[in-house]
Formats: sequence, C-alpha cells, structure tokens
Amino acid sequence: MTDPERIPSGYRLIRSIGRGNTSQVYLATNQEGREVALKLPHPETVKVHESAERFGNEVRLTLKFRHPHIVQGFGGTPFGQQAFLAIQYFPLGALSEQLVLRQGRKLELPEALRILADIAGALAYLHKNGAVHQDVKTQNVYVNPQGRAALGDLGNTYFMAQGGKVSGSPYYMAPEIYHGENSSSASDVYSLAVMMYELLTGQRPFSGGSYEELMVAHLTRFPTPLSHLSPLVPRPVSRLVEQGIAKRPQDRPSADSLYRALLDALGEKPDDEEEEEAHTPATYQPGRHGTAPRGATPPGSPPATPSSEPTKSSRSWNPFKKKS
Ligand SMILES: Nc1ncnc2c1ncn2[C@@H]1O[C@H](COP(=O)(O)OP(=O)(O)OP(=O)(O)O)[C@@H](O)[C@H]1O
Repeated sequence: MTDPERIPSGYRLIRSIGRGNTSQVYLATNQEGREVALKLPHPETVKVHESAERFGNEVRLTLKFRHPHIVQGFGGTPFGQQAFLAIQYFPLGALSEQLVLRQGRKLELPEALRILADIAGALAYLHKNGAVHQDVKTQNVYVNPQGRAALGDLGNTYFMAQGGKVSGSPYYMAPEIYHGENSSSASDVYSLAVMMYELLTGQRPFSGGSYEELMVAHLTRFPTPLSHLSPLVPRPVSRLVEQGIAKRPQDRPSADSLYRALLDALGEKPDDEEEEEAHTPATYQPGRHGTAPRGATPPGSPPATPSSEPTKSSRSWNPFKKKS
C-alpha cells in the first residue's frame, strides 16, 4: 500500500502497472486529468545514495529532453522523500513485455522498421546533444497502440562532457564495456544494433546463460549475418546492423546513419522539423550524477575520465541546474 503522503499533490492513483528495481509505477491522473505513468522510487532507492542519484538523474533528464520518440516527462521531483516522475503512459507497457506476449513470434518487417527508426532517431538526437543513453534495450522501449515507439529510462544517461561511464545490460552491452572501458555514443549504437538484430530476426545475436558466457559471446563471437536470417530486410539496413555490432567502437556507424537507413527503408525522409533542441542552456557543471551500474558492471571499472570531446551543446548545457 502506498503511503498517501508520498502521492504528489494533484495526482490521483488509478492502479499499479509495474515494479522495477528503482521504482513502483502507477497509472495515475495529473492536475489536468491526463493519464500518466507515475514513478515513485522505492523507499530503499531514496535511502541509498547511488540509486537516489540515478532516479534524480532520470527525473531531470526526462524533463529536459524534448523529442517525439523519447518518453515525455510531465512533472517530477528528483530527490528527497517526495521524489517522483510523471511520464507519458503507454498502455501496452514495455516492448520487451509485448514481445513476451507474442510468444516468440517476430514483428512484421514494417512494424520492426518503424519502431527501430523511431528509436534510432531518438538516439541520434541524444548524441547530437552530447548525451549517451547507456541502456538501449527492449525493456526501455515503449510502443503506443499506433505502433510508434519512444525511448525511456534516462537514469543512466550522461553527458560525454562529464566523462565516460560504465554500465549497461549484458545482452546489449558493447565489448568495450565488458573490457571495463568507458561507454560512448558508439556503445549506444552497438546496443541499438543488437536490438535491431533481435527485432528483425526474432533472435538475439549473442546469447549465454550467465554474465560470463555473454561476455565471451560479445567479445569473441560473430553471429549469423542478419541478411541470411531475414533476407527481406533491405540490404543497407542489414549491412549497418552488421557494422553496428562491430567489436571495435571506431568501426561502427553513427546512430544518425542507422536512422536515415531505416527511414529510407520505410520510404520516408528525415523530418528535422520534428526535433526540438534540448532546452535550458546553462553553465556546464560536472559531477552531480553518479551512474549506477546495473547488475552488469564488470569488475575493476575504471574511474570516470573523459571519453570523448564534449560537443558544443554539451559544453553549454547543464541538465542538473534548476530551471530558472
Ligand atoms: N511509461 C510507462 N507506461 C506504461 N508502463 C510503464 C511505463 N513506465 C514503466 N512502466 C511499467 O513499469 C515497469 C517498471 O518500470 P521501469 O523498468 O522503468 O522501473 P524502474 O524501477 O524505474 O527502472 P529499473 O528497473 O530500470 O531501475 C515496466 O516494466 C513497465 O511494465
């Protein structure tokens, strides 16, 4: 039973819709009567510095970014006993849950291309703004009943200007992360390419029954080429997926080139108009957020050091500064 004192003012709980490691999620209505997914951190989350920081990070970044394919934030409080995050509600839940309900039946090709184009677009937008998501996977993708997708869970997202971080989920994590090196936009591309392979073929490129087995798979194995398993996937897309899961980050394409190839496969052009620049330019202040490695951090993770040049926007934009 939720302590009524923890329900943010103006919100009305309808029912519980999910429980994650960090928070309990409710379907609720907000002040305007809009249905939202309301995330309330578990009491343990707010007590432990690392997890409280991660939740706070998710709140602040979700409220800062504006993109049609990033789960929209409507309101939130990052820290303290009253911490919460109200976001866009997706009645079908996470894509991973939809895939389970389909009992292994793979998505139709246009459906998969649509979802992947939306997520690649969201990722290209984050990268353009100097951010790395660090946890691209089907559990963090939400698809609405019209088949349009949004990328969620910005809890591990960080700005390249703040220095590299090490985190991810074992099925999707890039070889360099297993090596204990810093993540970068190329590590996100790897995770996206793994998800593309999964959605376009109906099977994951790398499998294993334990963290160690998965590590060996990501570091040493080369999966069956996507074009062999799904010959109907347009060749430029399957080629980019194969490049996206390259072992070396420098051999991978950009999220933007994946986005463009996916749009091309759908017969569409990039609509730059639909993007809004991330807002609230402010002075960059490193060090506020500590990324919480999520169960998969290799031992001996290095200290955070800059992994790439900050982009223009990441230098001038501080996500942690309160809106004035
Ligand atoms: N926007 C949403 N719309 C509908 N259902 C959602 C939404 N966000 C979360 N859920 C449901 O709640 C569950 C838990 O959410 P999530 O995984 O984001 O929890 P978390 O504790 O914040 O994250 P993590 O487990 O990664 O720390 C999801 O699996 C999904 O079923």
